[in-house]
Amino acid sequence: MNRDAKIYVAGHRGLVGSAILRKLREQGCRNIISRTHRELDLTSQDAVKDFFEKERPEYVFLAAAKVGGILGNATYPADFIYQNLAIQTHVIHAAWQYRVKRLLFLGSSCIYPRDCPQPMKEEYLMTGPLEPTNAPYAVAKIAGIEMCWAYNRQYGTRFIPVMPTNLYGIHDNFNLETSHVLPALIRKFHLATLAGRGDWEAIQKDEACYGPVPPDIRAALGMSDTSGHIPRVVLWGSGSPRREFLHADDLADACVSVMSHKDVAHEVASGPFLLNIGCGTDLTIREIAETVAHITGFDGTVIWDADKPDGTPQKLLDVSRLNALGWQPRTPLAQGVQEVYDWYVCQY
Ligand SMILES: NC(=O)C1=CN([C@@H]2O[C@H](COP(=O)(O)OP(=O)(O)OC[C@H]3O[C@@H](n4cnc5c(N)ncnc54)[C@H](OP(=O)(O)O)[C@@H]3O)[C@@H](O)[C@H]2O)C=CC1
Ligand SMILES: C[C@H]1O[C@H](OP(=O)(O)OP(=O)(O)OC[C@H]2O[C@@H](n3cnc4c(=O)[nH]c(N)nc43)[C@H](O)[C@@H]2O)[C@@H](O)[C@@H](O)C1=O
Repeated sequence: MNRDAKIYVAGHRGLVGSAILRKLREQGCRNIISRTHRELDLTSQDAVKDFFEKERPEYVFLAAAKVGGILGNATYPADFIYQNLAIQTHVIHAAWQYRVKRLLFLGSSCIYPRDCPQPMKEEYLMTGPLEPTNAPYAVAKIAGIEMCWAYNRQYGTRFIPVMPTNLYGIHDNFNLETSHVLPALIRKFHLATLAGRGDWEAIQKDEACYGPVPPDIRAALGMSDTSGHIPRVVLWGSGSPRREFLHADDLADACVSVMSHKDVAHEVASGPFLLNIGCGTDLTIREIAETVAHITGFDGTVIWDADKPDGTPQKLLDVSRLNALGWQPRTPLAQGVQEVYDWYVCQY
């Protein structure tokens, strides 16, 4: 992509979209267009067509989606399948209609079978049943992959599906009911440290910034009973599942690199292309919780709520295809989480 190429970043205010925007600007791209959800609802086909008709972007990073963690997916399955099918269908179709040179479609590691051999290779797609807690979302993503492949084959487009692992970073979703695990750990342990020193004013500022704390978590923190309550952190499931975590800035670097990579363009033109993007290592939820507790300074009690789902036991990506393209992540997990925490506490 040359610096004057017209680039559309869909979802530019989200965890991934904002990271891609920062990376493009860092590389000197000076013709980037974006629209907020309020300005352009991508579930409206007419609105998407009008936008492409008017703006005619050359490159598209499709990072807009209905996204959430295990409980969000299990609670709103219809929203996850409808909104993601609608967004991707309209944007991919318009990208073909208006001759976009390349589109990068963001899928997810949850497209692979629940009991997939680990690490998960791209060819393991659709070789077994999905994890039930996020099957609607995963089916939508799989449809997006197939749509990229179908348009590439029928129309000669260059639409590139990439599958990131679990991500974290600044501008993440910290809503404790819909977020992924890492932002939830950061917020829960931070709130517990504030409650431990009775800093209720700071907790009010946190809620003003990141939204209300759910009642069960308020009770565990002692926010409704300040009489000598020892704050506890309540986490979900057994803590035994394993997860791989990649910093969103590293993902953005990989996405921008893949978008311009000549070998990728050739492979995309030659047949069904799929690319895992991850760091190649994983750890248990219990281990990542210990890391976040240390970073936030929490040394109290952690309760594991067995009534909440564990989800997929493990979903470590095989990233040998990505590494063969010459890409490696840069951000060690503990350093990345520390940076996100330092950003988090500066927001209020
Ligand atoms: N976070 C993760 O761990 C992972 C994410 N991914 C994928 O990366 C992509 C980005 O995810 P992430 O950045 O985490 O998600 P976020 O929720 O942080 O960002 C999604 C963005 O899409 C926008 N959006 C949602 N619906 C619409 C709509 N109808 N019209 C216009 N804009 C809309 C949101 O705007 P608003 O908030 O205003 O609604 C938001 O800016 C997704 O495709 C996701 O599946 C893949 C693997 C892991
Ligand atoms: C990227 C991928 O990520 C999602 O799948 P997931 O990785 O299972 O989602 P998660 O990050 O919410 O949970 C990871 C693990 O962590 C445990 N866990 C403990 N305590 C909290 C907690 O407080 N919050 C959350 N969310 N999880 C917790 C939780 O029980 C689970 O065992 C897909 O929905 C889908 O969005 C997708 O694409």
